[in-house]
Amino acid sequence: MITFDDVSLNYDARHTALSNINIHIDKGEFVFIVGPSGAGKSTFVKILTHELVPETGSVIVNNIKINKLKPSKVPYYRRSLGIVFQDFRLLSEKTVFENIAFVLRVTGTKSKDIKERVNKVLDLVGLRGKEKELPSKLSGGEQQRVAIARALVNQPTLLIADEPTGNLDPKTSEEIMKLFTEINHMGTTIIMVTHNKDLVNAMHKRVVNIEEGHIVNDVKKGGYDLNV
Ligand SMILES: Nc1ncnc2c1ncn2[C@@H]1O[C@H](COP(=O)(O)OP(=O)(O)OP(=O)(O)O)[C@@H](O)[C@H]1O
Repeated sequence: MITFDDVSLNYDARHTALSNINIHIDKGEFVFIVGPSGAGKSTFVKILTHELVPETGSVIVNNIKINKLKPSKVPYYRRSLGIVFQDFRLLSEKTVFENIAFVLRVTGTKSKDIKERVNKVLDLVGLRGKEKELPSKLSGGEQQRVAIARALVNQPTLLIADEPTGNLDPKTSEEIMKLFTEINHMGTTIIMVTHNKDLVNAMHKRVVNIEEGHIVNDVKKGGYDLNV
């Protein structure tokens, strides 16, 4: 599903963010990306979301060579991904329902289909009954669930999460991880960047450790620290 072949990216002459990255991720995998601050994790994610395009190497996602994507195809490619951020990024003046429906409205989906699909993801994230609320009336964990529902409403095959539990307490973080596990079991590939050692150690999933722009470890059922 994802192949990085000898990918390097420099922000400028002094900042090499990623060097010669080679990695393959299969459909249905759950992969944690860990490493110290400034290691290159967000850069890795931004390449996947096509916010950044590497100077060298090739990146293939769902059979599309995204480092050669035509600008006109970028919005279409992005809509094939689900993306979740640390700071939720909900539209504060729109209800829960409208936040989730937004992308479907933009792409001209029929009202009846929107209702069906939004309700389905609200059920999945456990937020039925909250659809008329504004995000400010929800807890952090609930806001992140709305963001996850929004990411899933287009039925992406790949969900990318950059520090999704960074603003949440430990119990809420665990609940979000249960939801991710459920989503993964439904077939969605998940790539999650995190500094949360306890969550990574509890999950026993693939752990890719990036340091100073290099993959220094990649373990199938790994833990947060090297060689665990
Ligand atoms: N816009 C930018 N311009 C120049 N250098 C940048 C830019 N963004 C990131 N960098 C540098 O690239 C390297 C990798 O940054 P990146 O944000 O990918 O790290 P990270 O592993 O996600 O860190 P964190 O865990 O703190 O979020 C760092 O040395 C950083 O200072």
